[in-house]
Amino acid sequence: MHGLGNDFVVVDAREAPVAMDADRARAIADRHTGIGCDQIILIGPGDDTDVSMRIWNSDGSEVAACGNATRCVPVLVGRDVSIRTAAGVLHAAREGDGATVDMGQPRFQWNEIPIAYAMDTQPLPLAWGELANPVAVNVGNPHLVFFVPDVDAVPLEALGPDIEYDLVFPERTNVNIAHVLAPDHLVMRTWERGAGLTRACGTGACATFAAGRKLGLLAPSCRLDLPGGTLHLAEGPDGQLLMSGPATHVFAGEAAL
Ligand SMILES: N[C@H](CCC[C@H](N)C(=O)O)C(=O)O
Repeated sequence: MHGLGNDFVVVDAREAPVAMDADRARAIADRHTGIGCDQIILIGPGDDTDVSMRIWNSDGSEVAACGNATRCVPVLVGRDVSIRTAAGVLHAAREGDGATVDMGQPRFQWNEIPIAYAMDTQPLPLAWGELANPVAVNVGNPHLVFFVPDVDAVPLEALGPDIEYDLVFPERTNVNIAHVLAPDHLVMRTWERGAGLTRACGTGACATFAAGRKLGLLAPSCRLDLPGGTLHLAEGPDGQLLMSGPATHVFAGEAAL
């Protein structure tokens, strides 16, 4: 499945458990010797929710949130669902050719990102080459958001890994660059922790919207253009992030994993 070209191998383990670990995730994700994807998504039965979801990046790292994949779950299951993740319970509802997901409230404190020591996060007093003073925000996973005049002029493939692996981020970080065209419209790109440049990053869109709202740059409802397409973000009554966008089922079948 994919969400705006951010692609996944989704393993439906609701009927029978499937073992997954870093090595197996890397092997599946390999685009030359495996099936090929940005993330591996393991769907299991839920205890107090309809289903559970675990997420591995293509580098084998297990993480707690994946926005685009969360929209794929109600499409796969065929109905609205509550989803237990390592970052908490999410609710995803079918909508048009995809879904709307309540991704919860963003967190901005240095130790919630996490960052290795106390510092301001709105913005961080740090710079990497031409990228400086990002907003740090956690939306179930760690993100930096840099607002820039031209997203296509930034060498993200060079700066992304330097920032991702900077020791100031004990759990590494996702890296987003965004240009605000209007209070209700921005364009963005993402270097993903554990996956690199992707066509779209759902949590990146959530983080960028939350950062823009925090800085007073964005309206409570916004259209975000990513390389793979457009997501819509809105702020709920309790400040929660409501993300809407497509989720596409490409192929289903048995595979010797
Ligand atoms: N690379 C992210 C996980 C996948 C996020 C992205 N695929 C999304 O749609 O949110 C991380 O390590 O936190």
